Amino acid sequence: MVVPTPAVRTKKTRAVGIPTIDLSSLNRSELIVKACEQYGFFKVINHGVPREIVMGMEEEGQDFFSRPPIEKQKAGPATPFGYGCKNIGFNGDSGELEYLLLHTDPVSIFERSKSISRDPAKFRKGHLARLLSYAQILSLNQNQNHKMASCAANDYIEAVKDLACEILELVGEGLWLEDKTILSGLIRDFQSDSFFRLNHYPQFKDGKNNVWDPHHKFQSSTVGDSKRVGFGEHSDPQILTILRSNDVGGLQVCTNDGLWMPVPPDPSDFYVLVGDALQAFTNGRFSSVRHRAMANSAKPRLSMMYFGAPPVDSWISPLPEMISPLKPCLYRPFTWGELKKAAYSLRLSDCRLDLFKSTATHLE
Ligand SMILES: C=C1C[C@]23C[C@@]1(O)CC[C@H]2[C@@]12CC[C@H](O)[C@@](C)(C(=O)O1)[C@H]2[C@@H]3C(=O)O
Ligand SMILES: O=C(O)CCC(=O)C(=O)O
Ligand SMILES: [Fe+2]
Repeated sequence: MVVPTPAVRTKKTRAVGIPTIDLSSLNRSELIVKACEQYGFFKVINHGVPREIVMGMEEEGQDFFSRPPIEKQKAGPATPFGYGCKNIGFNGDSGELEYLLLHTDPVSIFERSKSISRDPAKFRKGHLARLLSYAQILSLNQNQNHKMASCAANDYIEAVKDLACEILELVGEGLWLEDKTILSGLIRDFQSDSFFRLNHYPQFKDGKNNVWDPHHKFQSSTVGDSKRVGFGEHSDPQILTILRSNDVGGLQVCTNDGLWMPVPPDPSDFYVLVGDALQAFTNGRFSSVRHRAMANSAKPRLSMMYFGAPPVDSWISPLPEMISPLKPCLYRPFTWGELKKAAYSLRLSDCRLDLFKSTATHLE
């Protein structure tokens, strides 16, 4: 069942409901495919992710960002992983935010938690993690390693990874793929190159320490008059993004007709975004959604994103079921490593997937 959310209307936006998919409904796979085709974006309800896991992660995030800059900087700079403030990527993009960008590999989370959390064991939480030393963890085999390195961040990552996999399997079903687990298998892979990100958009105050004045004009990080861009327009390069925020708005997605649609915040549910890799796998039947986050709120926004990606060396090319004489193959085969390299060598708003079009001149 698609549950329509109330329509929203602001200047330069269109009144449309965000597609909302009840994951317990019978026709969910068809609805997911439809939402991916129409918007590349939807909300999921009845997702089964326990509230305690989400709140545990939110508390850790809030605790980290409430610390003095000098302490937060110990977890930085973001090159690309770690703590970053205002600078996004390596090519001059910036926004009105601070963030933590992490690789989801449990050993990497273990290492990072030492500089992120006042109580690394709590950040890592999990039962075994509190009992074993790092040396013991490294001496465990892959399976044991995965189990023990469970933590606030790991618990959250595991839960949203499962959600992403469930959604990708429903996509497989809805697209009538021969192997319904082909996409989920890539992000379940032990070597998956998935990322986890916490973004913190501080409460907006002007120079006089007043909350945001909508009539004030800004010199930088603005869109039109007096709109502060927290995180500029882009698509996510990965397969699928699972986004959750606190109760503060700011996220906007771009509709097919180029209008920005504000996304109402919903702390109990998740938003799902189609990424560039999924656009390529579906031969353009799904389009990665362009989105941005505005930072105009009188309250700080905290968002958490899981970016599900394949292993670096795994190949991305349109799935055979997506190609026909009427729908010729749009992209040449490339690895996730190549797409990631292209993303990091370009600006945030660039359409990096264009480099991999069958007709594009190959870059050496
Ligand atoms: C400007 C950039 C930041 C980014 C890498 C890039 O060169 C272009 C893509 C950006 C993005 C957007 C989605 C995710 O937030 C992210 C982690 C990713 O994989 O691609 C960021 C990159 C980043 O912030 O490092
Ligand atoms: O913080 C948000 O709401 C969106 C951020 C985002 O799109 C990203 O980090 O890729
Ligand atoms: Fe994004």
